[in-house]
Amino acid sequence: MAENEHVPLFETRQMKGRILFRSVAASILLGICFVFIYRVRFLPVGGNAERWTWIGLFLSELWFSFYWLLTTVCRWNSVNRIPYIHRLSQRFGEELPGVDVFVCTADPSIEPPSMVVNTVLSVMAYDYPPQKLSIYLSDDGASDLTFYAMLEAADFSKTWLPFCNKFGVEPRSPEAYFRTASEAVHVEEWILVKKQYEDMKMRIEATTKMNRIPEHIRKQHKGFREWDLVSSKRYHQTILQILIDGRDPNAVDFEGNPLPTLVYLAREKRPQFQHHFKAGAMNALIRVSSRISNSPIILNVDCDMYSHNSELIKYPLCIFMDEEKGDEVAYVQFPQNFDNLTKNEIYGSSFRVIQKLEVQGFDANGGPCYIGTGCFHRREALCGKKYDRNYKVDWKKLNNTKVEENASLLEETCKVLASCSFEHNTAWGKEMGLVYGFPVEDVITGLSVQCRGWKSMYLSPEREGFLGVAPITLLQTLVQHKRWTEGHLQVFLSKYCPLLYGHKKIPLKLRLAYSAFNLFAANCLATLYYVVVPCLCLLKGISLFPKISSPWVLPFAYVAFVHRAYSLGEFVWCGGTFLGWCNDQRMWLFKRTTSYFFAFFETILKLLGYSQLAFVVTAKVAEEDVSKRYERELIEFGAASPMFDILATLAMLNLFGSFVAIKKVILDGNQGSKIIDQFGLQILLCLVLVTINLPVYQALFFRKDNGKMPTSVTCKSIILALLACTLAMCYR
Ligand SMILES: O=c1ccn([C@@H]2O[C@H](COP(=O)(O)OP(=O)(O)O[C@H]3O[C@H](CO)[C@@H](O)[C@H](O)[C@H]3O)[C@@H](O)[C@H]2O)c(=O)[nH]1
Ligand SMILES: [Mn+2]
Repeated sequence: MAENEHVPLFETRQMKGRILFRSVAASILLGICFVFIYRVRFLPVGGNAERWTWIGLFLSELWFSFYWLLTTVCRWNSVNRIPYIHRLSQRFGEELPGVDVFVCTADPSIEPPSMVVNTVLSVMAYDYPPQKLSIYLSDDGASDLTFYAMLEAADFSKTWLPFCNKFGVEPRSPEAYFRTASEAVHVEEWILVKKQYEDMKMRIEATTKMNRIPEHIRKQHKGFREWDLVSSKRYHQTILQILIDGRDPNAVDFEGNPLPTLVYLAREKRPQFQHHFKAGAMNALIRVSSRISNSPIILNVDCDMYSHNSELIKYPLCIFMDEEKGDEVAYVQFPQNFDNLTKNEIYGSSFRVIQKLEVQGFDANGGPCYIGTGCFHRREALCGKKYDRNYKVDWKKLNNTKVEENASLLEETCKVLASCSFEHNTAWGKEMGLVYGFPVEDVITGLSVQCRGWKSMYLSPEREGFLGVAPITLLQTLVQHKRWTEGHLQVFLSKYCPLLYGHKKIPLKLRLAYSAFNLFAANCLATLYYVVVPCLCLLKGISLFPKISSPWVLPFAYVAFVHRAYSLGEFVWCGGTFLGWCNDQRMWLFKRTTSYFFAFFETILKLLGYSQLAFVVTAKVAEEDVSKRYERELIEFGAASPMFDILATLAMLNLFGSFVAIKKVILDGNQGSKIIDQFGLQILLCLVLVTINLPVYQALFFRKDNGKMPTSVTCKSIILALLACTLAMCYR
């Protein structure tokens, strides 16, 4: 045992492939330098249009290069962390700290209670001493449908938990388990539990469909009476119900084992008080849980992210409880993985490369950002404590906090903690808890925790920790990315700008890493320029790139080709398919020209005081035909949206550009080869864009299903693109 104490609980390893990464990056940098030399040396002297379009293109290239350099510097060093959970068990046995799990939900119509129940059951069933586990559900929808579903979950857990333990069930979300697992050895028990689960699901779905709880059910639990006072989800008192009190000796499953504590909370809402969306919900949970279980470790998950790995809690504990390096760590972040992705990830939602290669760079520079779900926090750090070198946790001592009040008394005393006015004139939302005022409460909170001196770490075990639901329509995806990039940009332009706020608090490289993420949206301008201007210049006969026969074409070709080829290599190395990479490239373009563009403008409007903070919750369900198209990997355009106007117009513009160019090449006879020489790269750029946009043309002109582009979008885009072309050709 004595020698064991010096064995670390986790190890840090350099990432593989660093030499390749660095050499490729260095060669690209050289290529970029040649591109810049070309741009400066061949700056057109005559012709206003020539000169200014050239300068504009140069500025775009400068921006791209700057952004690329930023991301490359942040990835220069990357590390992997490897936890050793058997060492944890050897050293601490059952003397493990309490863990509070927070699950957030906001709206039963787009986050169905049956899904929430699965997430809750999956975290209740962690392979962890149940006396040390407490689950809290925050319901910002204040819905009795969700409350009812939780009652059902509490009941079903008595069967589900022993079943999981007995047969080592994995994953422990019943829905996911019964969907994927084939009948186990103990067929009878398996069928019985499955039936019980399906009955429960049916009951929950029936009430959801009816949108009300029948009287006979309402009579079964005192909690329903609270809803007599609820006038709407924006106007109601705090509802707090301890559904399972882990301290109660009668709270046991059907085999007599203790159950984890389970709490339902809908914090008070009044229209005159800001509720701060998810950040507000999390802060209410932090306070309420501090009275009930007060565990030193907090895990937070979104309601759609079920636990996919029953051993998971022990992984971050290896980091927190490591004698040498553990005490400085404030949070341990797991990646966001999804279980509803199609083979070729049509909306590029897997974040493969980011999660398998890029965040590791963050980690090496001081710690990953907090991404809102799948994150284990040290309660003290989240609640505002500053790190200092003498900080040392005695985990054994921490285990001994006991509350005496009975459950109903506890419910009453806790309610005030979740009331609207509680935070008035306190540091909550500023130095305590999650930070308010941004649509990305997670990132800003992580940053401020790190600026208080803490580190964070990233764990990405072989078996994924959590699986969630990725948006299944294009519009939902674009709107989600708009919220994220808008939030990031707002952070960058606020007093929390990592470059300034983090000065002397966190390493420069970490500030740069944050800036790279914060500046996502700023990519929109350069991208739009690159998509629109070369095409218009082609129509007008302005050449913007070197001739094909000139040696200057080489650096352009090299940078473009190697950069993309390396990206493809990484994507495939991370487990993606070639088509998946192509889809990812398309989404790269779509997001930059729409989500980022809107995010950029809305941020400016907000700075000027014209726009308010909002949080558009992503839908986790869709109509059947939409789901079917998603499974067939058909992009869903079927809605009128300004985002689609932009996408369609850009697609049409490049189609016209390519068409005119090809016509010229073919019809102009012996001039043809000259045109190709002069405009080769520009034509190629247009053709690449046309290829990327093929599904857009299909949706505009050929599709018949409901996912096709609305006719209004088709008309608008043709008119706008024609107008732009005519203007370009006539403008002198
Ligand atoms: O007023 C609100 C709004 C949202 N939520 C919850 O917040 C979570 C995330 O919302 P979702 O619409 O699923 O957003 P995503 O874009 O999927 O979320 C990502 O981005 C968010 C920040 O923009 C983070 O909070 C999330 O953890 C992260 O997964 C969900 O559980 C919601 O129930 C609330 O509790 N209250
Ligand atoms: Mn989500």
